[in-house]
Amino acid sequence: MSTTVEFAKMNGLGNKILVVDMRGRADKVTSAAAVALNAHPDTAFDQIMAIHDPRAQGTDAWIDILNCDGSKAQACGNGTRCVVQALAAETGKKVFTFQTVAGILNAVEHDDGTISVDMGKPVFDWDKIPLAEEFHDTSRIELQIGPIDSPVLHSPSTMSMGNPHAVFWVDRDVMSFDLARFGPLLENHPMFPERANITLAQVTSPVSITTRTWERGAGLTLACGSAACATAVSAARTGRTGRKVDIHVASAKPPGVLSIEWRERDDHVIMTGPAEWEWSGTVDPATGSWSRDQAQGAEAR
Ligand SMILES: N[C@H](CCC[C@H](N)C(=O)O)C(=O)O
Repeated sequence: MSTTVEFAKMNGLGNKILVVDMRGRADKVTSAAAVALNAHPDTAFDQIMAIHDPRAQGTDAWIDILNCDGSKAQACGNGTRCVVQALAAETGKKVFTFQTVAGILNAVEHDDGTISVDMGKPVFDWDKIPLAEEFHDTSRIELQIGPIDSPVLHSPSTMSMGNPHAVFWVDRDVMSFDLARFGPLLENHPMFPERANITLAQVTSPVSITTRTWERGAGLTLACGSAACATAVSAARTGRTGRKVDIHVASAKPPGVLSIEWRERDDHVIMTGPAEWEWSGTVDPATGSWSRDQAQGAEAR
């Protein structure tokens, strides 16, 4: 087995993704490799999407997802779009079925280059999100930070989109909050035994919401696809919007939109948005030592 594999540096609305090709191998991208890759500015990332050989009939690949702190994630919407674009470019196929620890994901690349991913059904049970305490209604749980009589953030909607999310509804610009300060406190709050992705959401019309996310295991990122899904579902669930909304990701560079539909007929959440290839190289999945492909300017680490 060769010590190196191919990888691509990509992004989904600025969410930094490394797509690593582990097909034909039995080993995995290690946590140590993830941490080492994240330590260099060129390969610093939010998630690694490791493409493995399929494990179930009718699927195209098994996908392992790692956060930049080396922890595992069960879902990554932006990363899934990047995987689709990479495999579509390689194979000419347009329709894919992936398997992750959270289940099956169907995805399609459209003629305009945008990609839709069926992120599956949202989960609202308190013990499956999971929350530490029993809540009958997880769409508005008791949790607040800041002064007790005038909290800065309170009463989030919580759910799992494969991974745990808490969405705090705010009525002013999401960029005006000190999310770098509150994010780590909320991600690691005892209410969330498996930690949580933390999103600030401002509803701007019945069909649009502006968001900003502190990601579990990755911190402040430019965009988070599963959080956009969680926000859209939570907004519809609490009567703030309809089931089809545009999520304007305030921190995305350049600013961008994810269109989310929480489908009535089968309860599935469909996310549509772009993906972008930046450059390719090779990496040792055990250590994270990497080099950029020659044609794009030689560089090695
Ligand atoms: N960036 C990802 C989410 C990563 C989730 C991860 N931070 C976790 O749940 O641990 C997305 O586009 O959905």
